[in-house]
Amino acid sequence: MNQSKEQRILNFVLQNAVRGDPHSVLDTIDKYCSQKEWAMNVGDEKGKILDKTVQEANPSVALELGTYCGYSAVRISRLLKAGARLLTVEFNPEFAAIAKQMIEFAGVQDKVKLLEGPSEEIIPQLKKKYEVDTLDFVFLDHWKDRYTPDTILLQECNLLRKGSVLLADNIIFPGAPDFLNYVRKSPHFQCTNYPSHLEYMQVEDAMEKAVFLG
Ligand SMILES: O=C(NCCc1nnc(-c2ccc3[nH]cnc3c2)[nH]1)c1cc(-c2ccc(F)cc2)cc(O)c1O
Ligand SMILES: [Mg+2]
Repeated sequence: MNQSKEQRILNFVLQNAVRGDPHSVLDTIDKYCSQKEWAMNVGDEKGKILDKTVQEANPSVALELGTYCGYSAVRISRLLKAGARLLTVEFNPEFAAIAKQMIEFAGVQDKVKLLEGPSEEIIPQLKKKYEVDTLDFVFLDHWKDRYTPDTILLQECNLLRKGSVLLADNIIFPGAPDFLNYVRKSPHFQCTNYPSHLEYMQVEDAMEKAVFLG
């Protein structure tokens, strides 16, 4: 059976990146996806915005919604302090299997826990099953129509604290208009917009940071 695009990306990393070197894994994925096959990784331009936001937040516990091939899980976890951890949620078993291998090859598996399943099922389990008190940082990069319901669910499950940082990808393309409306109109969030471009393309995109005010 012929390989999936995600399997081809993983194979290219296994053959061309340096095992245990997250930076080389990120560079190799970006090289493949800009030169050979486009894929929905956050990419290097928006990745730099993600880096700055993670470094500013310096999270002990971070959550990512939408693992895909593991690019942003490697990107985030390489910046985490000793003892800090990233929980990343993926509901597509094929993507999860690729991401697991990508995370292990990059050598960040001790900082990353990959949770398989739909976000609406996993979020309510974070406190009891995954021993989370509150989340310091949340990266939203899953289905764009899930950003708003999952932001509401995070609040209902008391997983946000004063200062929790949410960062959402694809605010312009594919777009998350209801999320933008929700956080910008809510008195519980302080929002900042970061104009950028769609990964590997000259198409407008943006990221939105929403800091929870309690
Ligand atoms: O759909 C996207 N990302 C989502 C993947 C995902 N990976 N995992 C999930 C998940 C995970 C737990 C879930 N729980 C419930 N739904 C879930 C969905 N979703 C996406 C799409 C594009 C894109 C741009 C231009 C185009 F022409 C076509 C596409 C660009 C991007 O940067 C994206 O992030
Ligand atoms: Mg994205």
